[in-house]
Amino acid sequence: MAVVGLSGRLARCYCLRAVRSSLCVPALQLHVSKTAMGASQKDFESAVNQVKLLKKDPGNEVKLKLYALYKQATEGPCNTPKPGLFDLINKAKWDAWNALGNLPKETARQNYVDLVSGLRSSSDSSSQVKPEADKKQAGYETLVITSEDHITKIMLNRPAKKNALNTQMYQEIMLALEAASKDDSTITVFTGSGDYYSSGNDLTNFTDIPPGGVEEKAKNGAILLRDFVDCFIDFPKPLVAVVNGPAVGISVTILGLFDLVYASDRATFHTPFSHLGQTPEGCSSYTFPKIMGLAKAVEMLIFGKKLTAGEAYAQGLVTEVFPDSTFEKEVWTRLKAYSKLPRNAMRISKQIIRNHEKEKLHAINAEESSILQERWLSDECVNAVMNFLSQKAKL
Ligand SMILES: CCCCCCCCCC/C=C/CC(=O)SCCNC(=O)CCNC(=O)[C@H](O)C(C)(C)COP(=O)(O)OP(=O)(O)OC[C@H]1O[C@@H](n2cnc3c(N)ncnc32)[C@H](O)[C@@H]1OP(=O)(O)O
Repeated sequence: MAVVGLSGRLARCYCLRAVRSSLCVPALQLHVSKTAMGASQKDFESAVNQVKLLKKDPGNEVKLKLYALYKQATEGPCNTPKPGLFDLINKAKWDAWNALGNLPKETARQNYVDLVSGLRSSSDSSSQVKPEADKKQAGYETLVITSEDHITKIMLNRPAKKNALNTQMYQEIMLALEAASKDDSTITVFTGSGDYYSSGNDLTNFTDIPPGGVEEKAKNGAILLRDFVDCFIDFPKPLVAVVNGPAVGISVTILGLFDLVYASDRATFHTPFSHLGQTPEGCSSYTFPKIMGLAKAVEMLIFGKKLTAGEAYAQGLVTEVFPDSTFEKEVWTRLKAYSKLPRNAMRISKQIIRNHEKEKLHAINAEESSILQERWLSDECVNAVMNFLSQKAKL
C-alpha cells in the first residue's frame, strides 16, 4: 500500500518530506519506545524540517506512522469521517491515525521526534555505503523508479490498464518528482511500461464518490490536478519524456512542460477532450498554441485530432522520433551522454529558459483545473465516462 499525498499543498509537502530515508523499522520502533518523553514544540518543528533532509524512502509503514503521529500531535485524536471502502489510501491513513486513539498530543509529538531521529541515523549510516549502481526504489505501487548513470527514470507501471493514471499514480508521481528534484541525478526521465506510454486519466477515477458527493469529488479532483501539474511546472532539472507508445489525454498535454520529448515511431498523441465532454489541462491551452501555432493546437485540443509521432515532431511537440526497433537503445545512449553534462549548468539554464513563464503557467493551471471541476459535473462528461465504463465507447 502506498501512502501518498494528504489533501492540500501543505499536507502534500509534509508527506513528500516523509519519504526519504533507508531504515530498519523494528530498530526504529525500539528506538522510539526507549526514548524519554518531553519534546518541545521547537523539537517537533525541527523534526518536521529534518524529514526533508532524509535521503531515502522510509517505506509505507513508516510514512503511515509519521502521518498518524503528525496528525495526532497537531490535531489530537482522529475525529474525521472514515473514508469509503474503495478510497484505499485515505482509509489507510485514517486507520493509522485512528489507531492512536487518545494518545496525548505531547506523547505523539515526542514519538514523532524520536521516529525522525531514528530515521536520520539509519539514513546517515546507510549513506556511508551508498552504492552507485542501479537501484530500484521501494515504496511505489504504480511506478518503477530506478537511478543509474545520474538518470532517475520514472516508469509508469500499470501496463494492463495502458498506464492510465489513477489517483494513486498521480500522488506517487508527485512524490517521485519531489524526490528526483533533490537526488543525485542530473536528468529525470518519464516512460511507460508495456505497449502504451499512457492512456491518460483513469476513467474509473470518476467512480469512487466520497460522502460529500460528486461536487466534493470534482473539487478534490481539481485540487489533485492543479497540484500534479504544478509539480511539473516547478521541476528544476531537465525533464525528458521517452514516449514508448500511444499517449492520451493528460499524458500528452504535460509534454508541453517537458524539456525533451523522444518518441518511438509507434507513438501517437491524442487529446480527445471534447469527445469526453472535457477541456484542456496540463497548461496545454497555453503551451500547445505556443508550440505548434493556434490552428494545429485547435485541431488537437478542440477537435481531438490524433497525431502520429512524425506529425507531433513536425509541430514541435516532439524533439525527435526513432524507429521502434532501435528506440530504447538510441534514446538511452543519448540520455546517458547528456547525463554527464554539468548538473548545475543544466539546472540554471533550465531556470533561465523557464522562469519567465512560471507564474503565468501556475495561473493557467489553476484556471484549467477550475474549469474542469465544472466540466466533470456536466452531462456531457458524465455520459462519456459512463459510455467508456459500460464498454460502449473507446477512443
Ligand atoms: C471528478 C473526478 C476527478 C478525478 C481525478 C482527476 C484528476 C486529474 C484529471 C486530469 C484529466 C485528464 C484528461 C484525460 O486524460 S482525457 C483521456 C482519458 N483517457 C481515455 O479516454 C482513454 C480510454 N481508453 C481507451 O479508449 C482504450 O482503452 C485505449 C486507450 C484506446 C486502448 O484500447 P485497447 O483496445 O488497446 O485496450 P483496452 O481498452 O482493452 O485497455 C486495456 C485495459 O485498460 C483499461 N483502460 C485503458 N485506458 C483506460 C483509462 N484511461 N481509464 C480506465 N481504464 C483504462 C481498459 O478498460 C482495459 O481494462 P480491462 O482489461 O479491465 O477491460
